[in-house]
Amino acid sequence: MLFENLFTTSSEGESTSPIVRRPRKGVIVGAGQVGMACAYSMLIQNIFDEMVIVDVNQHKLEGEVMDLLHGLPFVEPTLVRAGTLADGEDADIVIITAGAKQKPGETRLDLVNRNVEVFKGLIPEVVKCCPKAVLLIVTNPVDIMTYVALKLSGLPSSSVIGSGTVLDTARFRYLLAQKLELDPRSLHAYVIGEHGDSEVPVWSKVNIAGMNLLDVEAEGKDINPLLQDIFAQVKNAAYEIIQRKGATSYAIGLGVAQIVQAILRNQNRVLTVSTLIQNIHEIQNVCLSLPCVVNRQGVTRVLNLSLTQAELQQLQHSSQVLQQTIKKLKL
Ligand SMILES: NC(=O)C1=CN([C@@H]2O[C@H](COP(=O)(O)OP(=O)(O)OC[C@H]3O[C@@H](n4cnc5c(N)ncnc54)[C@H](O)[C@@H]3O)[C@@H](O)[C@H]2O)C=CC1
Ligand SMILES: CC(=O)C(=O)O
Repeated sequence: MLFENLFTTSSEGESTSPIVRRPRKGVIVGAGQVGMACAYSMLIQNIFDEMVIVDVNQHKLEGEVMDLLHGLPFVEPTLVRAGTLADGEDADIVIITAGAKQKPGETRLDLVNRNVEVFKGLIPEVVKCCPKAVLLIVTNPVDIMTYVALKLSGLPSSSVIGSGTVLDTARFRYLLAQKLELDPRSLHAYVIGEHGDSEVPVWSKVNIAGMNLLDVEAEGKDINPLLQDIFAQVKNAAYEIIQRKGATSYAIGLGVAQIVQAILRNQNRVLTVSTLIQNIHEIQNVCLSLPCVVNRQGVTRVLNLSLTQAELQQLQHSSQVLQQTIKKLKL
């Protein structure tokens, strides 16, 4: 050891392990805007003991990791390193953000062929190198990529989940809460279905302290235009942000951190992640978002959300949009 005269090491001290429990370890694949926003939010919340970040662009990866490492004196300790999938052997979670992103005007579904090609090379390697990990897919179109990852990995559906409409749900709660001058954490609302243009706002379940928003008398005013405007802002948020700054990153980074905490800490937290749906609302064999219970196994339970007839039809339409895309895939 360098400068060993600085320290006196007792013989007992040398044999004592500093961490008695198994370290919590995560791998982030893709050191782009989203991958690094995930890494940053998880670093400042000390979610992992060890975080390995992987990218095909080694030069950029090194720069990103150096930048993060220089913040370590300001946060609780996390071992952060630029690595490869081979460093993920004992990882608990692999977060996949690798692949193409939307250019202004492109939809998420427009990315499908490019990102399926990326996943064909990537997912078998992830499974080989990180056999114990839950896979958390963020790459768009996230519902299709979750389905593709499930098929390519051969893992049980509980272990392959997508960030789904966690971000849209957050946008919905934020915008509604802002209108009502409330903390968004005190307002409960869900966006379900595709993380994309066919997503569905569950207006019938928006509630504050158990009071259903739509049951509360709106002083004789027609609130429909207001509600439509709020949902339009949710649905178009990514387009608006991409048009202005080229990508979205901070909110998804914070959302991913919440999903990861729910998994690592076995929280049984209800989140609108994307999961394989079989026989729910007459929907079969597609990944999309419904409120799910997220814990150490990933997702093993989906809530039986009661919907209005109109909401059910919109959800079934959203599932058909995804199914049509899946049918065209060459896996
Ligand atoms: N699910 C969601 O709510 C959201 C999803 N996204 C999606 O996340 C993805 C990433 O977006 P950004 O980070 O902004 O893109 P970016 O272009 O900044 O980063 C993508 C990174 O992936 C890397 N990469 C490509 N192939 C790879 C491979 N085989 N192995 C390792 N790394 C690889 C690239 O080198 C690049 O650094 C996009 O598909 C985007 O649409 C973005 C925001 C929200
Ligand atoms: C890009 C994207 O999927 C989003 O911000 O919602």
